[in-house]
Amino acid sequence: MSVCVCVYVRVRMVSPAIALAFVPLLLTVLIRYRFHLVLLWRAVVLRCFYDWSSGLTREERAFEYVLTHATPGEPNSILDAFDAWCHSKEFISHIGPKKGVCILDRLVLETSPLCVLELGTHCGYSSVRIARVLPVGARLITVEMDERNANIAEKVIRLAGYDDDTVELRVGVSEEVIPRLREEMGVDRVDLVFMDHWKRCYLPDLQLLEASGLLGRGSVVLADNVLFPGAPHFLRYTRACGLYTLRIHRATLEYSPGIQDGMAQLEYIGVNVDT
Ligand SMILES: C[S@@+](CC[C@H](N)C(=O)[O-])C[C@H]1O[C@@H](n2cnc3c(N)ncnc32)[C@H](O)[C@@H]1O
Repeated sequence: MSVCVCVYVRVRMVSPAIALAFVPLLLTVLIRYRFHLVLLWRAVVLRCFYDWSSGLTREERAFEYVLTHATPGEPNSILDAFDAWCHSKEFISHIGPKKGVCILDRLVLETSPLCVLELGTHCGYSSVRIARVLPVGARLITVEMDERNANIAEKVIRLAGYDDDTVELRVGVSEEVIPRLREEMGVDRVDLVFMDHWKRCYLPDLQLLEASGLLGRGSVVLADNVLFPGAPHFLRYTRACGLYTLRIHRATLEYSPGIQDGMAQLEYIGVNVDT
């Protein structure tokens, strides 16, 4: 009994001191990761709440907003409506306006690609971004594995005014679609690949594109979010294999100004410089 009392007294004496010692640590973590916590709140907690209360998916809610705030046939107004929704309502991992204008739009304009492959369509935001700056006669093939997202993306792309000849949406997993591009869609070469699907697929899909012979000298691959959440295996491979020149564009995560991210721009040089 006396031992119990002694332990109880010690615990009572020590615990406030331990608790106090953790306060600075807790504050440091909260301050340092405040933007990540806001992201967690917007992308997970709010999303679950609105999914439950609206009975719609986040993408369907965003699309409803776009329908009531954008002008059909005007791609920029569709992008603006998505951006407004993502800034003020919920988080969606579209490429967003900053990386969109400074990196993606600029690269499409600079390279004038005749065939663009996008992996990860989601709601069609980046597809519309790309389509509006494509040269005349060029085509964009965009691949999405989630049928509900693809359904919305199809409507968004057509709402923006692009027909199937300009933007073709393929529903399927990238690793199954890529090997069929040549045979089923008559693609000989992809001039620009925009990778924005699951990060773990970046490296196998890049190697699949190499093996399928779809990358030619000068083909450009742009991969989003290579620093956050990050694609370390992909970056390691592209640095080591000698098949690409690599440039990292540093930027902040879409709709989250405090989180550092980056996009990798690769140019296929076609020969292994180590050999
Ligand atoms: C980050 S979102 C794409 C955002 C879009 N590029 C934009 O900026 O508007 C990723 C999308 O990729 C899709 N995805 C993930 N892995 C995929 C795969 N292996 N093949 C096809 N789609 C995939 C997901 O279903 C999701 O809709």
